[in-house]
Amino acid sequence: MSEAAIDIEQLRKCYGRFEALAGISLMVPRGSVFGLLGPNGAGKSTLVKSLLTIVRPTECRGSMLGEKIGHRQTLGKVGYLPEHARFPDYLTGRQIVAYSAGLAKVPASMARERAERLLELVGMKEWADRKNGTYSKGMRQRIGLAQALVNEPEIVFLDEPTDGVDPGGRIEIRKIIERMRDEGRTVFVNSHLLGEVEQVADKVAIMARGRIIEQGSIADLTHQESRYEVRTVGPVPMPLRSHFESVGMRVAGDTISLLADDAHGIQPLIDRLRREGAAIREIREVRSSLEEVFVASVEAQGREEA
Ligand SMILES: Nc1ncnc2c1ncn2[C@@H]1O[C@H](COP(=O)(O)OP(=O)(O)OP(=O)(O)O)[C@@H](O)[C@H]1O
Repeated sequence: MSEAAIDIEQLRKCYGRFEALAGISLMVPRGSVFGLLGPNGAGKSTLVKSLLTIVRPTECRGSMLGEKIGHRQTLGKVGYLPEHARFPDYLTGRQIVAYSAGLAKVPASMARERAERLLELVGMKEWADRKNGTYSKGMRQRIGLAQALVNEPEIVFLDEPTDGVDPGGRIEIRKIIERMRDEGRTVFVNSHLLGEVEQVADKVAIMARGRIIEQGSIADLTHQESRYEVRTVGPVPMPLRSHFESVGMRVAGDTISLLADDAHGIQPLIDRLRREGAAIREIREVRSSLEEVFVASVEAQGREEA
């Protein structure tokens, strides 16, 4: 069995002359939570819709669950919560999930039990007989999640699952995503909420203007440019301070900050400090947040294209 739930090499989607996806390569490991991040209009929804053949890709090389993209039986193993999903206001939550089970061809003998289990999972059992029209946005999203899971999918795509959901609801949705991963499912989450993705995703890709500009584990991405802070006992003496600044370090009082690939990169600084008799009080690695990596990557790509 392939280790990749999704493995695409060259995915393009053009709307007329506009290239919404400009040759995407992406690998999503099975059983992982994958976060696709990007500013508005980056192409996240178009990417998901192309994988699900809701829009027809202009060019597509790659596979999902070991089969070619668009393979019908494979699409039956996929769940999907679209962005801004809307269900009829006159149906109750239970009816929406039951109706979705029918569409997914879940045998009638199993549908009722499955709907109950999913309503329980998303915390909507208590409100399951109230009409959708009376639900808050967060409750609608939970019903949307339940319908996305009704066919017990191997991969589930969630497009902005926490959009409009309050902080408490977001935490609950995060827990549901973690549960899905614990059950062995692959979860593909589109989001522009970086902090949230940072907390749940095993791997992320950052997308801008139809291209993937970064991809890897959160640790890889946030580690790429580690900043180190070295603090001395008392302020850094003047001749040393000028020297450090002349080689691109920042010095403020007793703190020297520098960028380095890893801890080896800070050894010359430590050697120099000790040679000059300065006592070191603290050394710490200050990792970039995913948000800092995101902003820097998107800006860098913008400059490249300008
Ligand atoms: N049917 C369409 N016809 C023409 N252009 C489209 C169509 N659908 C999307 N686009 C364009 O493709 C680009 C990517 O849109 P997409 O909805 O995939 O972005 P997104 O990253 O999901 O953004 P958001 O976070 O705002 O939902 C945008 O410039 C959008 O205007």
